[in-house]
Amino acid sequence: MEKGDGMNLQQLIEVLPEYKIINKDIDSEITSVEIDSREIIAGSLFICIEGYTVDGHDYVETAVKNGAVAIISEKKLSIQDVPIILVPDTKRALPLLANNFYAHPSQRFRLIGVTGTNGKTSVSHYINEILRKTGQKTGLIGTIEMKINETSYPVKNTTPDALFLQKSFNKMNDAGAETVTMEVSSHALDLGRVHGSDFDIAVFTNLSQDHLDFHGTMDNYLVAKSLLFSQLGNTYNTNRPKFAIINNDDKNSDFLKRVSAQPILTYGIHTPSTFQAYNIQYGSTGVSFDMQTPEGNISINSHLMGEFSVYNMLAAATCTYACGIPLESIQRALEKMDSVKGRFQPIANTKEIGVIVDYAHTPDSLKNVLKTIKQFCNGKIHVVVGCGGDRDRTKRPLMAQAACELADLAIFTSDNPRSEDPAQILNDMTTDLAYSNFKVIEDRESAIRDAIKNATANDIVLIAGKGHETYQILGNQTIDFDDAKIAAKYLEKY
Ligand SMILES: CC(=O)N[C@H]1[C@@H](OP(=O)(O)OP(=O)(O)OC[C@H]2O[C@@H](n3ccc(=O)[nH]c3=O)[C@H](O)[C@@H]2O)O[C@H](CO)[C@@H](O)[C@@H]1O[C@H](C)C(=O)N[C@@H](C)C(=O)N[C@H](CCC(=O)O)C(=O)O
Ligand SMILES: Nc1ncnc2c1ncn2[C@@H]1O[C@H](COP(=O)(O)OP(=O)(O)OP(=O)(O)O)[C@@H](O)[C@H]1O
Ligand SMILES: N[C@H](CCC[C@H](N)C(=O)O)C(=O)O
Ligand SMILES: [Mg+2]
Repeated sequence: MEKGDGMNLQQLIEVLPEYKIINKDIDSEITSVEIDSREIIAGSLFICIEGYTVDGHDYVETAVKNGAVAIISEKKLSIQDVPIILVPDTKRALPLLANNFYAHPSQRFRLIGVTGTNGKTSVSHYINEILRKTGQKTGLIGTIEMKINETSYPVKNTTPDALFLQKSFNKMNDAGAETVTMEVSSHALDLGRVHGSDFDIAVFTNLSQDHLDFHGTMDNYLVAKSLLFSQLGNTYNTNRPKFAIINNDDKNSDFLKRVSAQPILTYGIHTPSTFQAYNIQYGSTGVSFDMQTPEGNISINSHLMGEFSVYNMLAAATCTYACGIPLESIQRALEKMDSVKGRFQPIANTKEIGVIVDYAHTPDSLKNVLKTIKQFCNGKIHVVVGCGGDRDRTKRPLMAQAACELADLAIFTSDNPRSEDPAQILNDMTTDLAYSNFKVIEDRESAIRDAIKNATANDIVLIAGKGHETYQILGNQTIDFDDAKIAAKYLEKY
């Protein structure tokens, strides 16, 4: 059988450091490894995962009914028809088993991981785009999509669980991928979703407040991010060169350098770095700058906007240089680079106003985007923004403050309220706000309509927080919602 098509159970579980077999002998052939009872096929191995919502151990009977021939469990189970392999921790067993089943797919291509609070999606798309333009076969995994060469696949998470990840790597192998670039979220690092993935290059964008609901403190958040660097090159001893690529202007850069045992390349604007930008000119249609590199200087004339885009281009240039791409190819690709969907995305219209859809959903990214707009806006700045429910509550007042400080008028509205009361989220944003240049319109479509209706010539309307998302999560309901389409609708109307 081909890798990923099947494996003997005994051989499959050999990678587990500790297990106990209950019920029967384990001489069966495993056709697939699954963590979801609904995905089971005849011959599957079902791994029970205790989740945040439900416990996979409760689905063992369904799994067996659906064809599972063996179970990996961390709890005693009453079922007797199939072998049960009892392990201390199924979440730690999962990446080991998935890796073994798919024959360690990430050893067969260069794997690049991009982490940081903001810019992961942008930087990983730029890296992938530069590599594609040199003719490489590539894979890409992140917030918007998974891509194998030019084919796009939907994703649920920025960084998927270990099973989906290894399965995807296997598919990328089959498509001949030479380099795979992926976003690595702090959740994924903390939860071990990337255990067993053989990273060759780790890229750090920046660290600012987000996800304190999950990590508790900024120190914990930094430690989670740093795992990508401490694990870099430790998984398997492949011969590919390893690099840690670090933003020298971020105050956590020294810590990340200490954490990494691999060679380091740096980038920055304000601090001497391996790749450094200077002579930066910010225009209303793009940014241009000179980039100092170990092999001389290159000039970049880009239609991407703002200082944050300079950082993202520096990160992508440093990373692709580490992959051996010639500087001229990097320069050519950066000059042609379009913005990623929902990242500083202009909405074309015949009015004299500018409308921009952006994914800023942290205090820092909102500040950066508004500062960028301020550099070229000759009229008033209107911002429509909300905060996600079931996410870091402490970022809410900070986002509201950034909006009022840097825009002329802020309209606070709903993002994805999820299980929370939208009015309460808006309350968290505005209760202690020491500004009056804002209004609250809970319904997002009405908020966008209001902003566009009231904008006059030379004004800019920034619609922030949801970027590429084509849905809105209200309670248990997910409705169609696309900021770009709604904006276009009202630009047509008014
Ligand atoms: C909080 C969190 O991380 N949740 C993730 C988790 O879901 P969960 O723990 O609720 O899973 P669950 O529904 O309880 O299911 C437990 C187990 O039972 C199984 N099950 C369930 C039902 C059934 O009928 N049969 C069955 O076997 C499930 O397949 C699973 O194995 O496991 C799921 C599968 O891997 C993830 O999709 C899900 O991410 C959710 C969607 C999520 O929103 N996560 C966010 C917090 C997140 O991880 N975000 C980061 C990006 C952050 C950033 O911007 O940097 C990310 O990487 O996406
Ligand atoms: N280098 C950067 N520094 C600060 N802000 C940035 C940077 N790059 C992008 N941004 C802002 O952050 C938003 C999100 O960018 P992007 O999607 O690239 O980040 P991300 O890290 O992938 O986010 P997520 O954690 O949600 O996946 C952009 O829309 C922009 O407003
Ligand atoms: N990856 C981020 C995305 C936030 C996007 C924003 N629209 C929201 O829903 O809060 C998160 O899960 O926190
Ligand atoms: Mg992302």
